[in-house]
Amino acid sequence: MPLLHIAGRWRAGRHERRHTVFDPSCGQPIGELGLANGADIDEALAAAESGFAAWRQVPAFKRGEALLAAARRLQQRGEEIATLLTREQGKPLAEARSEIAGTVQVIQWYAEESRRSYGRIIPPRVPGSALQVLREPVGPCAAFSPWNFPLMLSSRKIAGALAAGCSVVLKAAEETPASVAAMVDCFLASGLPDGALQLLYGVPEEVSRRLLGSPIIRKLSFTGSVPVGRELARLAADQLQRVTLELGGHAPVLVFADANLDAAVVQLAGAKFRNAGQICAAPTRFLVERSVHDAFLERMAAACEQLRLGPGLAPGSTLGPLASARRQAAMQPLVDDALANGARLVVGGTRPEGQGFFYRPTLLADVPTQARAMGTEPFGPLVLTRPFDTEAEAIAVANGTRMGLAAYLYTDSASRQARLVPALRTGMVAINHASVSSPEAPFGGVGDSGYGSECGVEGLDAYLQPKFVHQFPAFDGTPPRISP
Ligand SMILES: NC(=O)c1ccc[n+]([C@@H]2O[C@H](COP(=O)([O-])OP(=O)(O)OC[C@H]3O[C@@H](n4cnc5c(N)ncnc54)[C@H](O)[C@@H]3O)[C@@H](O)[C@H]2O)c1
Ligand SMILES: O=S(=O)(O)c1ccc(CO)cc1
Repeated sequence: MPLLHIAGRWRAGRHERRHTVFDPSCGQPIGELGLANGADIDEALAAAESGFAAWRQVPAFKRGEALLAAARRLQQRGEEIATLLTREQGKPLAEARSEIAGTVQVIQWYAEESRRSYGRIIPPRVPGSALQVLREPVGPCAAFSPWNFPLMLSSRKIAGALAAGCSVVLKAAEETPASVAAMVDCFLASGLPDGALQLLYGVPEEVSRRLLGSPIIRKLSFTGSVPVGRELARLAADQLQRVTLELGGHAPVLVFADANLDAAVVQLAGAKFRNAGQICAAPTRFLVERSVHDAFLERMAAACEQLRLGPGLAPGSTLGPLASARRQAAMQPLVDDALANGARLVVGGTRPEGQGFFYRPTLLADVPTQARAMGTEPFGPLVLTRPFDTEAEAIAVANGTRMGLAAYLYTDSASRQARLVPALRTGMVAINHASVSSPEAPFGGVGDSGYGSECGVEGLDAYLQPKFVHQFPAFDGTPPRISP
């Protein structure tokens, strides 16, 4: 199946270069992807312009219905698409199913919220006049999504833009093309006009330069690495495109002695090893009150030992491979550097023999703050722990990176919860719980984690532009007095 969708038609890209797609569980090629060339990208831009003109005219209620139909289709095709996702991304099949279930909920939420994107009426200063605020779609959007949660993260952008009445050109990750194409097909089959949604794969820097260099694009949404985010923000500045950037994190976890340690470790191990640790909001720096640090290590080591490393499609695998040889190769230097800096290896620390991009679940204790892994997002199955003695010390370490996406706090003390939430420099905080993602709530960070939010009303607002209308029913010749 050709995997680009441009101007209402599926077709192959015409670039002279092609991209090889790998199965991460064996490291073998599973397909060749035709990439978009300059002319393909220009066609996508022109189609997005005409698609926007058509889609913005569709009433919000109808747009919501189309999105709900897309969500139903995705649900119906769940098993087929989950298998595609596991084959090209590597995650265990159960996790692929759960990504689809979460994606369906995101689309449903945007579909429902699109019906509630009301404007407002402001009481006027001049009797007889009206102050209205309308909310209009910002225009054609360029969206760039990564390979770790290709469906979930693409859906946040597609559904947000479409719900608001915008058209979208999505450049999804070349590493995971088939699952996203199948999801895009679910949207297209649900009554979108031609041009409302395009899907491109290409040479990433060529696609971003061409899309963001065009005055047609009015909004950029990107999820991925910090350096690429910075580069895209620079490109967007030239055309003054609005920007949402979700650039990952390095989440601190603060575990206090008064927390339920057993429950905390079960939740945190689940969150850490989900998708082999390749999640921007994954708990990463585990700061544990000294009196319970050893007990925490013992429980976390047991949780690591219970994981079954294996191909995502093999029954019983609970930890799949990393998504690429590049990600696998990034693990050992981080582990070796932590050990060279004085960290203690408790579990794992190596890749297994054999094919595939696997890395063992790894638990490193007493990791000094100067270790590279404590500042660079590991994006892999590494648990890094350190004991702390005081709340102030825990906060200082937690806030010690330039990233600020999520933080996790385990304590039963209400007064400590109240003190620590404002002290943590992150866009999201979970308390006695290991998830910060919900379709109804804004997902986003501060500092090098980027800016703007996806999901929640904030996620829809990102695709809407307020228009103020100051209306006098008739002009009677008297200049209105607005100022007091
Ligand atoms: N926030 C997230 O969810 C998320 C997702 C994936 C990766 N990351 C971060 O990125 C790091 C590196 O990942 P990687 O090894 O895949 O690195 P990478 O930066 O080489 O590639 C990441 C993705 O970005 C895209 N990309 C690269 N250059 C681009 C450009 N100029 N324009 C548009 N898209 C571009 C690629 O297509 C690829 O899918 C990870 O360690 C992690 O920190 C974050
Ligand atoms: O599946 S989710 O938990 O919603 C999720 C949110 C964000 C990211 C970014 O890496 C991945 C998964």
